[in-house]
Amino acid sequence: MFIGFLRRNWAISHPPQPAKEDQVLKIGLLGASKIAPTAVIEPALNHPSVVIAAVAARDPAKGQEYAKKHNIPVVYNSYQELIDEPTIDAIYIALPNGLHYEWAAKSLQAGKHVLLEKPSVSNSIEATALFRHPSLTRSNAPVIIEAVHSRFHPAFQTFISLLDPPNIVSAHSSAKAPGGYVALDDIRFNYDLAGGSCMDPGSYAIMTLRQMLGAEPEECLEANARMLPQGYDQNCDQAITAKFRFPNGALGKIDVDLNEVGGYWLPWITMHWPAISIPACSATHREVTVPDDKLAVEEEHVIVKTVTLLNYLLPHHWHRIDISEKHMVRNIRTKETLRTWTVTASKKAYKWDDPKKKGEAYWSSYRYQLEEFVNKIKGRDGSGVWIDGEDSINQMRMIDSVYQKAGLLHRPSSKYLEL
Ligand SMILES: NC(=O)C1=CN([C@@H]2O[C@H](COP(=O)(O)OP(=O)(O)OC[C@H]3O[C@@H](n4cnc5c(N)ncnc54)[C@H](OP(=O)(O)O)[C@@H]3O)[C@@H](O)[C@H]2O)C=CC1
Ligand SMILES: O=C1OC[C@@H](O)[C@H](O)[C@H]1O
Repeated sequence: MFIGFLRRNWAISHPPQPAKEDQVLKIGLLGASKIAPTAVIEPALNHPSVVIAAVAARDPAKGQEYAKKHNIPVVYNSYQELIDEPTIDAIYIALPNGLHYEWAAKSLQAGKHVLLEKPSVSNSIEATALFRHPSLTRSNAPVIIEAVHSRFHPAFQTFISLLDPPNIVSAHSSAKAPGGYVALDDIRFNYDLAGGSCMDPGSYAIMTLRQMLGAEPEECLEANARMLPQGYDQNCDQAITAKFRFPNGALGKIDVDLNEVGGYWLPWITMHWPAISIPACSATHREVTVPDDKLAVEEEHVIVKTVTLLNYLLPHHWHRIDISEKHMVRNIRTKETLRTWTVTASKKAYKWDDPKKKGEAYWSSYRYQLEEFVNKIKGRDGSGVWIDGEDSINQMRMIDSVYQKAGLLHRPSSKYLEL
């Protein structure tokens, strides 16, 4: 099992490199970003229909060095130059969140397809302007998608298929980065660049709640933020917890942190030590009464099902789906619990069960995402997983609602929006 884990993880970053097709899709990267190698450069090596054809970076020397390291043939010194290049078909945008709107809108105006990093934009005003952009309604409109990669992995879709959304009573999602992993002056902690914990791990936790419940929340009931320490951006949250009420009455909770510390023994010594926790999402269903011929008179047998996905964020490295059924035998009249036991089962899904859907155990969530992006552009059938613009607008509405409830400012809109 451990050998399988090592093999898969090696192959994720060293995938087979099939020959490229003739009508290859040429992707240009805006920014020599840290995430692009994982999110598109390595996945593209393994995709026969895609090449990374160019990168644009503000600093020419950085652009050249990045291009050399990743075998990217062309470097531009301005983002606009790359967007204007007629031979480029699609743009991958991994810029600070606050620049997403401007460069995605400019890419659409230039007729390019857009793979846009999460969170799509800074707030729901920008999301509405971008995903209802006039260029998206014309015939032959470009494709744009918010790159919430985890959603494309079979583990996440298998997890969702095990849920019965109308009968969920509570759902929880957490995502935390160990203290020190993100520097306190990183773009993620810069309010003007639309940073904040709810914009980063929060965007995953919020997406998973919306997916588990299969609905948008009616209200953010409560939200509490931990702000950056003195000396850093005082408009930026480093951690947030929030509660939501969904239309079926379910309570949804998120717990996100970009700087998690402590939680160990001897807290007075260990309180600043980085903490490591696995991103997890979990849904608990309404209890159901089941027939049981072993019951005495006045007894009932009920089951409460909870389904949990461990490591929903990067499931390709490792994940586990736990299905837990808590059984209770109770007195019908007094509701006193007489006996309880729990039955558990686990599942993994590195590939689709359906052989018609493409994928390999070594495909990362980013590789699965690239597959669907290309399928959509080329009009091919795919796995059926997609994130449309209205979905991304709703996602930003929910993020805005958290900031509002926490008494914080919405992330600022781009000046480009007002032009
Ligand atoms: N899907 C995923 O798993 C992940 C997604 N992300 C998302 O990707 C985006 C980029 O993240 P990441 O790659 O970590 O970021 P980086 O810190 O690598 O920054 C990305 C690029 O932003 C450009 N940039 C433009 N303006 C500024 C500015 N004012 N300050 C700093 N950088 C600037 C730089 O481009 P240049 O080269 O031109 O200087 C830089 O290369 C974010 O939206 C983030 O949420 C991030 C990590 C994981
Ligand atoms: O999107 C992301 O996913 C992985 C995290 O480590 C990173 O901070 C974030 O931006």
